Amino acid sequence: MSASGTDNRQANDPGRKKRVVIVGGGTAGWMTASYLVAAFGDRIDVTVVESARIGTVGVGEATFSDIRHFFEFLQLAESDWMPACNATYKLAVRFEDWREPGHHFYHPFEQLGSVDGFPLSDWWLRSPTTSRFDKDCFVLASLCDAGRSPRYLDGKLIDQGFAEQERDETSARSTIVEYQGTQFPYAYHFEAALLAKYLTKYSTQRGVRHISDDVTDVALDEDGFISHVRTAGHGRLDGDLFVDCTGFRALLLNKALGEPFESYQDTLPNDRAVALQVPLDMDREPMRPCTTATAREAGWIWTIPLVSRIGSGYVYASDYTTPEEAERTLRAFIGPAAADVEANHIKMRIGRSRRSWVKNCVAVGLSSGFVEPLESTGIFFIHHAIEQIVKYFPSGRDDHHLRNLYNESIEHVMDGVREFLVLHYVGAKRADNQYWKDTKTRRIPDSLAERIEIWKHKVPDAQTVFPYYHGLPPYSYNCILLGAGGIEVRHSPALDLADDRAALAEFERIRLKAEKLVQELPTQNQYFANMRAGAV
Ligand SMILES: Cc1cc2nc3c(=O)[nH]c(=O)nc-3n(C[C@H](O)[C@H](O)[C@H](O)COP(=O)(O)OP(=O)(O)OC[C@H]3O[C@@H](n4cnc5c(N)ncnc54)[C@H](O)[C@@H]3O)c2cc1C
Ligand SMILES: N[C@@H](Cc1c[nH]c2cc(Cl)ccc12)C(=O)O
Repeated sequence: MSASGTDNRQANDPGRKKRVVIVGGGTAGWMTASYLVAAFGDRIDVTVVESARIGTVGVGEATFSDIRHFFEFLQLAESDWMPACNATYKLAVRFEDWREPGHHFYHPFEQLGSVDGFPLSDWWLRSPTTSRFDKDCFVLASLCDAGRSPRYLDGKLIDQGFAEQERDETSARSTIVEYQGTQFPYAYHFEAALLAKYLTKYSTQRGVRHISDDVTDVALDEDGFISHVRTAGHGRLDGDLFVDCTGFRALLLNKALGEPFESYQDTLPNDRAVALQVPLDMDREPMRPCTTATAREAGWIWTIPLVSRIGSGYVYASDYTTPEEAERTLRAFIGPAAADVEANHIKMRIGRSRRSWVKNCVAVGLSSGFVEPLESTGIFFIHHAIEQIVKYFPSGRDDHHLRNLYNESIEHVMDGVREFLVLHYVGAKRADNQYWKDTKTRRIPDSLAERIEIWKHKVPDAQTVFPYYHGLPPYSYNCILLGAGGIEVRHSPALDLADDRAALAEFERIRLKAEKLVQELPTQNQYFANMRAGAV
């Protein structure tokens, strides 16, 4: 990489419009561009340069519910973007065969209630009304089993303690971190490539410059900051802040600036995926309103229903199976519907860059870090990162306090999610082959090992889960622990001395509410057929 003499005074000049150069036009590049333009309008200058030659990963189809803050920030309604992205609703992740063949449980977008200061999970361990923890404690588990939409045909949202507000252009916009504690009842599935296309239009209409070209060189100045990137056909692009959205290549952060990548592979061994896009006739086949993650010989298979097709893929560890065998496993799982579809084999880099923001380069998306998509965290990482870029947006080069705060928040999010994912494997009862046996003996993060010892005696709460913001609330840990079934968990001794009638009444209230909603709500298929007809 070459050095050039950019004038530092110019880079620090507060009067000049800041130039942000985003390299890469996948989900990360376009989400960043559109969010920055929504946040700062034309008070900054944003350019996206993306290669027409190098493709995007193009999977990334399931999200967190938090992504609604992203669309709200861009002032986009569901009816604007959902049809354009073949999007559907996701009420939960449905885990199949993690405990034993034929078993399933849900991790839903629904807060766990509490009675007399004890979470329902604790009460359920003391007085289980059925064998289904998830159905007893969450309304959404029944809605998933019955394939229901979370909205009525007229667009009204089910009442889950979340009041939707009318918004206009002057409404204050919400962000993820500030909204912890309120749980929106669903997330989305969508075609990532279509969302990138939609956001390209959104951004360029609002002044973002779009260059289709290859970045061939990254030039550093005498202080080690990036002065410009050189392109094959458009010469040099100068900037104040460079956003590395080049995917697993991490061309700017890891390659040009030499920031090391720290692998999580020792604790999360799945390092490959094979994906297939299966045609779906929405008028004939039911679409589950959830992502399904089915445990398999050397990993797990995702099933994501979209309006247009089903996205499916096998995430596996190359230490335990080959790409050919993995493709056979996936095809056998799907059946004849995928016979004519070509498979997409993907290598995954699991872990995170030591720091995601170094000097004037910040990496967003796969270049910053990635964990296997078991809980659909990729787009959440991007969304969270962009919110933090806005929050810690620098005034010049000397803002190392802001950079440090940014890096800390990214580290926490990724390390916390790693713990959560490892819990799925240590906590899975399944141990029927070497792959699943090894999940019980492999090294796990030390702090998680300590937490699991605590959770055996007291179900996870805010005091005992990973202590920094990482997107996942304590109830999510309860779902995995009680659902996957491999770790024996006891109820609080205090509950043996307590009257359980209020808890039993609460289970009954949930059962009745679920029964009523299943009767009243349309199926997800009916809802989207209606939306496509323009009725919502
Ligand atoms: C198997 C798998 C399944 C996943 N499933 C989910 C999921 O369900 N939910 C979820 O939230 N996330 C998921 N993810 C993560 C998600 O796919 C990514 O977070 C998301 O696609 C962002 O990718 P990206 O934009 O960082 O990189 P990419 O999609 O790889 O984009 C890289 C961009 O950089 C450009 N580029 C590269 N080099 C150059 C160069 N020299 N010059 C110019 N441009 C260049 C490319 O052209 C491209 O536009 C999944 C990931 C994988 C691997
Ligand atoms: N706050 C995040 C995290 C979250 C809460 N519940 C779930 C359930 C699933 Cl399946 C994933 C993620 C989450 C959010 O609400 O999106």
